[in-house]
Amino acid sequence: MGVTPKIAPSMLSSDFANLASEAKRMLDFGADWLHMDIMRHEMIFNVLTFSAFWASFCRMENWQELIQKIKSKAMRPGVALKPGTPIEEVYPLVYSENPVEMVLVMTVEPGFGGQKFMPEMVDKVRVLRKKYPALDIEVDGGLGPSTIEMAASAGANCIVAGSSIFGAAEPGTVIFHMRSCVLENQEKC
Ligand SMILES: O=C(CO)[C@H](O)[C@H](O)COP(=O)(O)O
Repeated sequence: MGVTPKIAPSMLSSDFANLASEAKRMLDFGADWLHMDIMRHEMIFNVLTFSAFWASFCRMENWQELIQKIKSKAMRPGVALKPGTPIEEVYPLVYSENPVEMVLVMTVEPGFGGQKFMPEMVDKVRVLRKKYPALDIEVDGGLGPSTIEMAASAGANCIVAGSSIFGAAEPGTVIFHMRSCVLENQEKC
């Protein structure tokens, strides 16, 4: 039994003028979370509405204090790794007195949707899953029917996808396929 699959459509690919109805549409299609990026300079906040999950990455010395603050608001802290950031940098945040509860491995450079999935990033996912079997591990960028297998077989359980879901004729089918792929790969382990 693995960690629960969470499929999170990235609202970056939605119609911003109709955000509320787009969000409802995705939940009706079976989305577990809604993924929203707020990117600003050195700070990235991923706000996953309806799951009370707030993942944040912040280059600051007092990250333990930040984690504590997020938890005190009944939210779950996570950390996002840009492609150039070595995986080792996240260990102190996962293995600490006050750990983050999710690691997001960016599989594209943060910035915009529709980029090509970086297959070399799955090594980070594989290493993390081996080290932390119960950790929520998320991937974001270029995920769709042709790349989900690579991420899921490496151990990702939380999947952010924008263009492949919002651009699909049947978004519900894409969401269902992604969840099934995560579950099937967990059963193989
Ligand atoms: O974080 C992001 C960009 O910074 C997006 O969430 C991500 O790229 C998803 O879009 P797509 O599935 O189209 O690649």
